[in-house]
Parts: sequence; structure tokens; C-alpha cells
Amino acid sequence: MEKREYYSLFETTRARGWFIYRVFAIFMFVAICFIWFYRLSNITINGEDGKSWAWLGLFGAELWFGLNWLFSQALRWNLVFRKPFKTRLSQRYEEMNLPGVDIFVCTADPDIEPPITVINTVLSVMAYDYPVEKLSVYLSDDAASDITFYALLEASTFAKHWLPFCKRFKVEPRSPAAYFNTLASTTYPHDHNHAKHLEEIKKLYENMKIRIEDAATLGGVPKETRSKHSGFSLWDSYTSRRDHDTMIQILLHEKDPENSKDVDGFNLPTLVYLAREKRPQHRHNFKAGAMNALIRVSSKISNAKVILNVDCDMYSNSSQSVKDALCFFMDEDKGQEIAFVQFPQSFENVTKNDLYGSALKPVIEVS
Ligand SMILES: O=c1ccn([C@@H]2O[C@H](COP(=O)(O)OP(=O)(O)O[C@H]3O[C@H](CO)[C@@H](O)[C@H](O)[C@H]3O)[C@@H](O)[C@H]2O)c(=O)[nH]1
Ligand SMILES: [Mn+2]
Repeated sequence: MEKREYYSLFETTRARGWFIYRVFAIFMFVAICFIWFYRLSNITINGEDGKSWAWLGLFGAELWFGLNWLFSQALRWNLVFRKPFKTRLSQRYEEMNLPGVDIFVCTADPDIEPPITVINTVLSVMAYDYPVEKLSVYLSDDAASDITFYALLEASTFAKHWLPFCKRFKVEPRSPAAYFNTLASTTYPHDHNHAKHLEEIKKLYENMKIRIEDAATLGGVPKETRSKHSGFSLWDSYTSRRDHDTMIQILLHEKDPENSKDVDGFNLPTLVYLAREKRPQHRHNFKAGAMNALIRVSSKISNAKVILNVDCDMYSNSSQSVKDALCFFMDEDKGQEIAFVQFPQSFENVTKNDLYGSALKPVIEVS
């Protein structure tokens, strides 16, 4: 039988200069060993007051930094770059043959993780460049906060405008807050039609933000708003954050076509709110516990083959991330060996001088 030739969906290339780097790393390690040796062989246990303690302290610090450097070599020793080929993915798989993707967003506290931030994350993943019928977004709310639920409800309405806007004008990044922030630094669109739509969507966003922040300031959702959606009845029997029944609400689903289409008449991804059952006598196991509950719930609703997880204090900064990751999973040759793909984090709101290197720029370059 004729064997079909496939072009791989991703490519792995070794970094240039790897040999020189290894030689440098070995020299560096030998130098570190010399420092440790020097420190240990010159220790004076009964020396002058304080001297031996200072010596030990220095040794502790050098040991710590040395080991830290050693572990970081795991990332650098065999530095490779991986490049996914999304066009090959699209050529090989018709939209209908692409796998379903369930996206889990975790949140745990509406005070530390404001609901407006949470829904920016949710909107950034709802707007992925991927067939909407295959996408389902689940928000796990470990605080079981009615304000977070309200924010998600608002997001489900705003998404009807935001998703078509993103697709029409190829918006990047697709978190509304992050996108509007980039506009301040780059120029506004020149095209009249684009600028008009942008003003409209910005206004919708600002109004939604005010409504959500007002609810947070008031410490609850106004009665009038509550009466408009049956989902708020979940809070009728609610006692406390640590003691409540499971709360599930499907906000958007294709089986409810009237409500789940965007303004252009296209379907929206499935959107689900979940606050898992919690009892004071049972451990909830933080994010891991939330992920377990999400797997159980999603398996009854969309049961997708691929799961994508984001924390609510992050947003997805590329609309292509799902396709990028799928290039690894769907590769005929090596796909079976790959269990997970991790995206590097990139931090934005760090201090100007970034004294501690929190932007993690080197890690992103390395990954
Ligand atoms: O009871 C909890 C506690 C936390 N979370 C969520 O878990 C995520 C991570 O928690 P966070 O406090 O933000 O931890 P970080 O140190 O910022 O996160 C890093 O460290 C975590 C624990 O190692 C990893 O799970 C995260 O993916 C990683 O980004 C957040 O979305 C939280 O909302 C829950 O869902 N339930
Ligand atoms: Mn975090």
C-alpha cells in the first residue's frame, strides 16, 4: 500500500550556538564548585564573634544561587524552538474535523480578582479564531459570588457585539480592556467605518464596566437586575462561600438558538457558570479541586477532547493560541506523545524599571 507523506504540523529547531553555551555552562559550574569549596574549606567555627556566622550566611547564599543556576540549566542546556504550522493544520483538517476544545477559567475571590478582569479573560478566550461550535467556555467561581455571575451574564451579552467586531477587524489581543489599552499607545484606526464601530463597542464596554463595578461597590446585584434572569435564583438557598450546593448555569448554548447568536446571526461558543459544591467538613483543594469539578461538569455538556486552562488574572494574548496548540496534538507522527502544551506567561503591569525581572522576558524567549 502506498504510504502517505505528511508534512509535520510543527518543527523543532535547535538554538544556534548550543555547543559554545555548553562549554560556557561547564566552566561556570566548575567556577561555582570552586567558590563552594573555598567557602567550606575556610570555615572558622570558633572564630571572632560574628565572623563564622557571616561566613556561614555567605555560604548559604552562594549555595542557594548556585543551585538555582544549576536548575535553570534544565531550560538552557538543550535549547530548542518549536514552530507550529497553522496553515498546514487548516489545509489538512476541514473545520468539521477539528476537535472540540473546552476552556476552563478559574476564579476564587471577587475582591482579589475583580469580576471585570475575569470577564476580560473569558471574552479573550471566547473570541478565539476557531469554529464556535467546537468551543465551550466554563467559568469556575470558587467564591460563588453573585457579582461574578452577574459579570458573566453581562459578558454573554457583550460577546454578541465583541466577537463579530474582533473577527471583522482582526482585533489583537482579544481581551477588550487590553485591546483598548493598546489603542492609547498606537494610532487610532484611520478607516471611518472601523473608527465608528470602535467608538460604539468602546461605549458598550465602558457602560458594562460601570454596571459591574457599581454592583461590586454596592456589595450586591440590584433587585431589578436579579428579577431579569432566573440564574440568580441559585443564590436563594445560598448560605456561605464555604457551604453551598453546586451552582450551574448554562448562559449560552446552541440548543437555545434565540439567545446564543451574535448580532450578525452566527452562533456563539457555549458559556457555562459553575460554582462547585462546598462543605466546611470537606477539603476543596483549591484550583486542582476546581479543575476536577470542571472536568465532571464539562463531560456532561460538551465533553471535548482538548482542555485549555487559564487563570482569571491572565488573558489570552493571541487569537491563534488554540490552533497553535493543536498543531502539536494533531501531528500524525509525534502528536500521540504530547500530553500538554504550555504557553509562556508575559506580564504587563510591572513597575517601570522592572527591578526583579518580573516581565519574565527571558523565559518567553527561551520557551
Ligand atoms: O481555591 C482556589 C484558589 C485558587 N483558584 C484559582 O487558581 C488560579 C491560580 O491561583 P493564584 O492565586 O492566582 O496563583 P498564582 O501563583 O498566581 O498562579 C500560579 O501558580 C498556581 C499554583 O501553583 C498555578 O495553578 C497557576 O496556574 C499559576 O499561574 C487562579 O485563577 C485562582 O482563581 C481557584 O480556582 N480556587
Ligand atoms: Mn495568579
